[in-house]
Amino acid sequence: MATTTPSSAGAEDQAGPEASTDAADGKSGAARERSTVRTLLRLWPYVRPVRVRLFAAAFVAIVASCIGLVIPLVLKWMVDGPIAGRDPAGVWLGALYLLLLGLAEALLFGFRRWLVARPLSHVEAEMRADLYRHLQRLPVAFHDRWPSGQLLSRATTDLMLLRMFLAFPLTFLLVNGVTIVVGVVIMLVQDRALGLVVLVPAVPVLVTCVVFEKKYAQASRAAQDQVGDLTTVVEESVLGIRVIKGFGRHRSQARVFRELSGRLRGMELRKARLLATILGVIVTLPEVAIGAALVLGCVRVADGQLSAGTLVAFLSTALALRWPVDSIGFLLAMSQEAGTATERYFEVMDARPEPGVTEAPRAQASSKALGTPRRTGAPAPSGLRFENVTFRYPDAPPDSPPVLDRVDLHIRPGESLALVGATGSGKTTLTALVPRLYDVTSGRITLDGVDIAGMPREELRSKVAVAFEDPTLFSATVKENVLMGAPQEELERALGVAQAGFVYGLPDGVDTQVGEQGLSLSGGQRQRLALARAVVGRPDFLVLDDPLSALDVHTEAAVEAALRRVLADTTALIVAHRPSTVLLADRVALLSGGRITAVGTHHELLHGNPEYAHLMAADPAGEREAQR
Ligand SMILES: Nc1ncnc2c1ncn2[C@@H]1O[C@H](COP(=O)(O)OP(=O)(O)OP(=O)(O)O)[C@@H](O)[C@H]1O
Repeated sequence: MATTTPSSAGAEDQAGPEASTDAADGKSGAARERSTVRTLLRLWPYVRPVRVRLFAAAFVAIVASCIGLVIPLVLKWMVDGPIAGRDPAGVWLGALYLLLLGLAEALLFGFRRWLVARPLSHVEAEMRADLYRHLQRLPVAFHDRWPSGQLLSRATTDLMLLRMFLAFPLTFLLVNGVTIVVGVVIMLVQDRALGLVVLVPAVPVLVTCVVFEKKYAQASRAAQDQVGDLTTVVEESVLGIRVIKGFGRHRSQARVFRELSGRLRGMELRKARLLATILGVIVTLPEVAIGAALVLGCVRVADGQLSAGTLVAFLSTALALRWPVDSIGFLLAMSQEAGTATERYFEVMDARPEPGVTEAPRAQASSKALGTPRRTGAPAPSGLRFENVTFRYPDAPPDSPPVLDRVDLHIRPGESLALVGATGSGKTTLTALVPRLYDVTSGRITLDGVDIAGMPREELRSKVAVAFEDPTLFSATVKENVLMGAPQEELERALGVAQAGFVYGLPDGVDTQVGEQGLSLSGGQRQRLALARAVVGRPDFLVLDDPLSALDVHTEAAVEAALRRVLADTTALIVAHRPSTVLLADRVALLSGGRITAVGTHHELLHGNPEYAHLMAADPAGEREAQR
């Protein structure tokens, strides 16, 4: 299956279990070269609808923060005025001013929080819905390549980081920036010399921030990718719990998990060390500068060059700026993580969806070119045709031999054709091309004369129904699993064809919830539900990948009898391993070495084609059949 994965796509020094070499990796490399700001700007389309509230919230926060800076000025007035003049009424008035200012500041910060809470959860929900929609439209080849944990972590952890960024660092980087500038101006106005002393650490702090940004970006990318890898391991361990327990592999599985979580822990520690370094610089240098300003200020007050009130105001302003300065480290770290989350989110969103859903105009043009108008009058039925079809998996090396090599095959309208071939000969691959789970590398496939490449996917998938070899069921009721959008009236007939009467004996009948992946049902039961799902929509074309492999001989005979009636007026392609399944079909095609090497009836091939006879003889029933 998946051969290369984008696991730990951006982790340079801490590659995941399968170091990535694919396109997504290259993409993340390019994305990393972009600045965090440019990456974050890609969020604008999502933020746009809530921009008014967001800007209003930022404005409110700036006002609140600047109110905080007025408090030192009131203190100066109190110290130099009522306190120096021993005027208790003035002191009380000053205290009242301070109380009102503090109250206004608190109320405004509360108002800001109220302004952003609802819109930001809306942004997160929109982004998550878009991601989910996009994932549904991405080709199967994309899902072959991407581990599910990487996608899950993008839909959960990364989006949560983005919401937190929009709620907090985005506003506060701006608010704190403005507060620092206003505060510095106030300090310079109070006393230029003291102001310059406090400003001295600005240069080393800025340089540290720039260095920190680069290093932290790499570490946060690696950590977030490792979370994705870890999620994949947890998910696989839960889904594969039967295999793990059955083979007693829990120790080795736990070892893999420990190794990965150890790596993640190492990366988180690296992030913590980087953060501690920047905090050390950001907190220590300004504190030393404030200390120096305090000493210098006291000397100047003693010399009579500065009033005590001015020194109090100056130091209160400097202390009021401590949080805006100290928090820069955290805010930058959170912004960096949000930048990485945005990058990871858009790596998926930038992947090209399947053409067809969104490219209806091209589809129409193409069907016109074929001279087979789709909507005005049905095309003459000519069945399912493979014309010179060559296929190589998208992630296969370009010089590798194709899985299917110039396949020509015609299934006439209403005919059933069994596809037989050795394991790994490409039968499943051939069936996957009909509903366009993969696109042909060259050649074309037509349904009633219309090239499926030019057919809108919705139309294609309403004509073609598939029952896969692996009968996946969703965590939903039996009814929902079978219908999947088809009319309710068809349910009973479909369950009848698939001989799935057992569902009526389940605790809630067709409304019984089947567990994740239908694990509460047996393999044969799941296979019958998957078959019912395939026939429920009365498709014109039916593709069945070994649909009866998990059934006992009696159930198989009953399903075959019912299927025969369905197949009588459907064009069907049936992958078959056993003579009993082959006998459902009118003709058989043998797939060998990527080509169709023989087509005929079961009996013709059994007697005229040694490879076919060998494949069928491997089965005792086939052997009997061959001897007859
Ligand atoms: N997603 C994929 N990416 C790359 N190669 C793949 C992929 N799926 C299958 N293959 C390869 O394509 C070849 C044909 O596989 P396919 O599943 O079509 O065989 P099959 O005839 O259906 O086998 P079986 O009878 O065992 O089901 C195999 O060599 C397989 O390794």
